[in-house]
Amino acid sequence: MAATAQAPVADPASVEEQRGGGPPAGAGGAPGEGGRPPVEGAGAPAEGGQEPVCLIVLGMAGSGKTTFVQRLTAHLHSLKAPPYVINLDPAVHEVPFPANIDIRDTVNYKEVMKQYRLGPNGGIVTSLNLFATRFDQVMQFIEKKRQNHRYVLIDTPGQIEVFTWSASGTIITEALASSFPCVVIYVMDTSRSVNPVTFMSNMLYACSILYKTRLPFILAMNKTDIVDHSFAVEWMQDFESFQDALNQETSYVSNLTRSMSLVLDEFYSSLRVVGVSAVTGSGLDELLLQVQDGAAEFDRDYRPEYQRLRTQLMEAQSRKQQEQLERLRRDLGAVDVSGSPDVAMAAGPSDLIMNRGNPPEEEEEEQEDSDTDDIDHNGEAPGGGGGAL
Ligand SMILES: Nc1nc2c(ncn2[C@@H]2O[C@H](COP(=O)(O)OP(=O)(O)OP(=O)(O)O)[C@@H](O)[C@H]2O)c(=O)[nH]1
Repeated sequence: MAATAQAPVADPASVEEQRGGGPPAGAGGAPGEGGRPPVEGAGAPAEGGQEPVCLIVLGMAGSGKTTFVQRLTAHLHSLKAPPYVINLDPAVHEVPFPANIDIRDTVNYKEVMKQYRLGPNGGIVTSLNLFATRFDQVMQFIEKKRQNHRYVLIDTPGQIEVFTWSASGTIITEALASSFPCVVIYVMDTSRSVNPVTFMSNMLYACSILYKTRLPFILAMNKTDIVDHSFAVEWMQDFESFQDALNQETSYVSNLTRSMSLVLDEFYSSLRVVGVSAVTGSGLDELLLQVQDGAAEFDRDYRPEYQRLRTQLMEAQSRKQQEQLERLRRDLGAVDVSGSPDVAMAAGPSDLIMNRGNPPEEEEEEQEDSDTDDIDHNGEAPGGGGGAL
């Protein structure tokens, strides 16, 4: 492996194929193994024509997203329904589940920080932006594997705002939702929400994400092995009991929290809530039932909107290609390019990323010396294109 990695971005196409996404340690076994009954219909791989459901896992730093994805992956393997797993956190040290696509294979986060002179958070945002510009390739991989997977699990960066309030997060979410049913799973640290003010902050964040993503939403109250989530459910169902808990708070913020709880009443009424433990695996069967319900809601209420978005995108894309072709025609004068659509495709936005921080003359030398040398680059992109950026 080369020690000097200069190219911060590689091609997802060159790295996905060698990732088998095999079962995690201890994940095999018969359906329902480990004392949990299988969820009817929830575990089976996607059948002919059936689409995988994308589960976008969001949550505050430390809420347990990665552990949750790891546990759910193992659980689905035990139900003989291995999910397609994507890691979108470029800064994570270790991914404890078998990721089919790992942003770290494509974007060198440390190199991005160095080349763009960014701090850790800026590095994460820029890495995700770079990755988002190549997300069309990720979509092709998911399309290719759609028959084999009932679920696509997506772990997101620790800093929640990097995904939820960034352009790249929107691009990724809309790309997924334009092709597949999507459900957001908001992981909350229940043990850190026993204080009513903290609980309310978490709920406000969850509510803002619901409105931002415009997707079916499940609140996964995690870490129920530490504290049962029934207190939180009670607070959501019974306004008085939340007020009682608040009365013990004397700070100014408790007044604000009291007012906010009235605002959130409607949000609570339509919310899917499941108590889970990413450590013990409890609650995952119920979660899968809620996911089915969320996917049905997507089909009913959200799909028409995303299909309209998809048609718009495709029209815009084909208009852009036409414009590029026209421009080429004008530039080349008499040369006939009408039979070579590839030429028009050659100057896509991907090439801009390729060149940012990687001058063309350096690029050839560095491809041999890249940080991703240890990754098999022989894998072909679904469309036939491959190679590192
Ligand atoms: N007891 C208990 N601990 C948990 C559970 N889920 C996660 N943890 C612990 O919580 C800590 C954070 O978990 P992570 O999975 O890294 O959380 P994360 O949200 O991915 O963290 P970031 O990547 O920093 O956002 C780890 O120490 C986990 O072991 C749970 O269900 N029960």
